[in-house]
Amino acid sequence: MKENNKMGTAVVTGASSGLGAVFAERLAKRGYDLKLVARRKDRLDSLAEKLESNYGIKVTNLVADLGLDTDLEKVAEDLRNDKSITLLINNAGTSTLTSVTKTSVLKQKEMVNVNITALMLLSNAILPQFLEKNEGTLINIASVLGFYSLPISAVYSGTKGFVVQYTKGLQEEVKGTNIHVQLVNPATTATEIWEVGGIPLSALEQSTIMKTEDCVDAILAGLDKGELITHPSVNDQNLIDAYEDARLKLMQGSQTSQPAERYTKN
Ligand SMILES: NC(=O)C1=CN([C@@H]2O[C@H](COP(=O)(O)OP(=O)(O)OC[C@H]3O[C@@H](n4cnc5c(N)ncnc54)[C@H](OP(=O)(O)O)[C@@H]3O)[C@@H](O)[C@H]2O)C=CC1
Ligand SMILES: CC(=O)[C@H](N)C(=O)O
Repeated sequence: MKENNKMGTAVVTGASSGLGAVFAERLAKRGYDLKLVARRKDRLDSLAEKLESNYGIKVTNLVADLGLDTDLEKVAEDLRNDKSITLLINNAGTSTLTSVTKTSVLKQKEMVNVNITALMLLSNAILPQFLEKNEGTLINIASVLGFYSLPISAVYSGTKGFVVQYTKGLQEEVKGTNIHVQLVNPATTATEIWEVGGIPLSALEQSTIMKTEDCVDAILAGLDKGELITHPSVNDQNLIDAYEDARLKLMQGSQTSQPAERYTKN
């Protein structure tokens, strides 16, 4: 095991499956020590054992339910006290894909707690030390459903919409520092979240499903390019630029102090 790892420690939430487990593997390969967060201890333990033995790095597991205030605070406290952290990937997420009236309040709150509150409070926990050191990387995993809603995704899309705007806000806050904040909007990827959400992957249009490894590698390639916003599956960069441009123009167009003419003229 390496002493004083130069890469520092990467924290990956939701590392027990899907994108998080692949992030953990790719970051171990890059030489980071790891802190892995999720509820399923057995999965984290076997991943940690494999990564320590394959890559000679140190892995610490934080078994926690990020939907519970007490567990979330324990993880946040751990992050606040660990000055070796150089990278945090807020990846943990959950989804229930049904209409709002058919989604229990418990499930709706779980989505808000894990997808919004945990991501926000763990960002809160890490940013002060990044600012103090004037370095660090924060990656927030949103979704294409952060800018699009389906009849079955009102709550999930709402939570991911938060991640999009919150992360853009953080990017504005850290402008001029050496802190990098990357917003990621994956589209359909072959992970367990679809089963969790009530839609098996087999029910989806197969040509739209990205391999988990491909998605993670694209995200890390985006990171290496210094991207602020990464859309792993969008081939046409013009679409991304046009969307960002329209968003800014709409904002500028709203700063008029006057009701729009269509509301004042008969
Ligand atoms: N797959 C896709 O099509 C897309 C996924 N995303 C986003 O990617 C991220 C990763 O999801 P993905 O890999 O796809 O799905 P997975 O279901 O495979 O992974 C989700 C991870 O989040 C963890 N998690 C869920 N709930 C909690 C909780 N209460 N406390 C702690 N950890 C929790 C799970 O661990 P455990 O159950 O052990 O706690 C698991 O490790 C999510 O934010 C998701 O919204 C975005 C767009 C598309
Ligand atoms: C709908 C989902 O659950 C998926 N994770 C997505 O963000 O597309």
